[in-house]
Amino acid sequence: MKVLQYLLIKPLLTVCELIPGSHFFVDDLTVISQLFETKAESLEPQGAIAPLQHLFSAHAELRLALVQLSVGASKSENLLRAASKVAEAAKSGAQLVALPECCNSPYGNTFFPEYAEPIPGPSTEAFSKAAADNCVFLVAGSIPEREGDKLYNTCTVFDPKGTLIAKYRKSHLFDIDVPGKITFQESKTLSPGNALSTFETPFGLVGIGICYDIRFPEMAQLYTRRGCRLLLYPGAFNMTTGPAHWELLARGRAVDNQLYVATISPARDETASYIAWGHSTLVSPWGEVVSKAEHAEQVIYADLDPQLVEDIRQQIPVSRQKRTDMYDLKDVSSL
Ligand SMILES: NC(=O)CCC(=O)C(=O)O
Repeated sequence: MKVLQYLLIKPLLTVCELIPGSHFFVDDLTVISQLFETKAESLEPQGAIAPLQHLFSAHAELRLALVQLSVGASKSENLLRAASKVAEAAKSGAQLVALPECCNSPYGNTFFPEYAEPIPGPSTEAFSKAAADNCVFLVAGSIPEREGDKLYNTCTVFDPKGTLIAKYRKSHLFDIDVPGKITFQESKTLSPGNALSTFETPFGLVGIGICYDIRFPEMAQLYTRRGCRLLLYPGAFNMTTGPAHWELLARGRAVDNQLYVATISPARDETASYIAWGHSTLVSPWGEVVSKAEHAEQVIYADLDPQLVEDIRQQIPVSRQKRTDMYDLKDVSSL
């Protein structure tokens, strides 16, 4: 019987792979599969259809914790503090814990070269241990990474065994000039990454961006086309753009793509040279703010429901309605 199921469903999946937005057919395929008294996931996910694994519906709810961490001048204290917050979140039932941008170092061009380290290195070893000790997926915010003579703003992700399962280098560097308010040029010290990065969880696929990346809707759309149900943006907006755009952008990306969006900021430190806005936030695929921190150190929680993502995508099927004859988005980044 399994061979028959496989023969019936495999061609459908192959066709789906060629159609943009095809992950919306996954539930249909799962239903077809269930008619044959099995689940789509049981069909050789590691075999011939492994490249399509992300198409299969995972229907597990996920408890997410966003750690709005106080980050100071001492790298070792930052790492210890992060580990204790991961433990606190795990004790409260979190299965996926996310830290903020620049979680082992103050944010700023003078700090990046001083705090930068290779990956793997001391910071990622501490993150790996925190993930394994607490048996959680850990999205370790970002750290300044050194590779050769280049520096990157890099996010690493660990599974509950502490294995590094994803690495993402910020693609859009924060270079802005708002006269009299804020001028910042990350490109003075950092180089941009050139690839998207996702990782699998029982809830579904998760995509990563870092801070300024959230301003680029095309990137979020590509993640959606790859099958993401959650986008995580460790970020450190500031006191000018934070109140104006932080929540607006998170809600925009969530509504555009009908998925959960989380932004994770460091806690505000009024004495720092760059003052972070705080307000780590989780937005639902309907565009509603589900949970939001103030500006002090705080861990916020939310339970994510994959069915809500699928329901909203069925109800308002914008992904299937795109006029790709009028416009299109090309995914040219490396996998
Ligand atoms: N660290 C960043 O990328 C800051 C981005 C930001 O503040 C913005 O307005 O965008």
